[in-house]
Amino acid sequence: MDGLIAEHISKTYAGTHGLSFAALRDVSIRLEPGSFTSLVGESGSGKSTLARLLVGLEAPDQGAIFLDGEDTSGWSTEDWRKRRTKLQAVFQDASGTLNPMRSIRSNVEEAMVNLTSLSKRQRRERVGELMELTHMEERLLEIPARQLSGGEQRRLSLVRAMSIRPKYLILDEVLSGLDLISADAVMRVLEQYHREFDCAFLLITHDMDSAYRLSDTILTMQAGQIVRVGIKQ
Ligand SMILES: Nc1ncnc2c1ncn2[C@@H]1O[C@H](COP(=O)(O)OP(=O)(O)OP(=O)(O)O)[C@@H](O)[C@H]1O
Repeated sequence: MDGLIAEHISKTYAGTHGLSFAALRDVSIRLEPGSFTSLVGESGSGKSTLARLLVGLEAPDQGAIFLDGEDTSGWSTEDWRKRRTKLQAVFQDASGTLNPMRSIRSNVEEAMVNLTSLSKRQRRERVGELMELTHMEERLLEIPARQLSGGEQRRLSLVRAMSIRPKYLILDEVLSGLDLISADAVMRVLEQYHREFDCAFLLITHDMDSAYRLSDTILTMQAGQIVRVGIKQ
């Protein structure tokens, strides 16, 4: 069955003094193709942990994750890499996805060369469109990632992820730290992208206004569990 689905997943980390800490406890979530889900909840409730598990950066201790019907249990980094054409993520700390020494253009170009079959001209056009959509000047593309602010890096990571036209896009706090105009521009991009390309989003945010504005479903996490499911009528 299509969708990005987690079934009864749990994740425990080793803590100090020999204590262990359950970051996720028996969490189930289903991202249907074309849906828009927001994940909210207090700091430390497990939102980023869930995002990392859903994109294969870490494995659950228990439970299973299915991507379009495929059981991801036991997948290698290479197995996940092959699915990056349909599953992309942007994390708050963009340095995990961008090579800091290389220009943004080369970062985006590398992803598109590896994960799409676009020609050079088509790649240039797509990047140009996305920069315009996100209200960013093209000159930023030529600057090494490390010289950009955290907010710029995050928006450019979003451009990189969207340039692949994934079917599932997981966004961890991409709006935080942006001024109101930039945050609004990013939200409009997400709305437009969602409408045009039928991409399923999981947006992790502390901002309830953007969660209400963008999503059809809002999941609230508390202490490693999903405690509330809100569905827009
Ligand atoms: N690699 C790790 N090792 C040990 N503990 C971890 C690790 N990753 C996360 N945790 C712990 O798991 C809990 C959940 O963290 P997580 O980052 O998922 O929360 P969050 O809801 O995303 O928080 P925030 O909104 O502040 O980003 C926290 O208590 C955190 O300290």
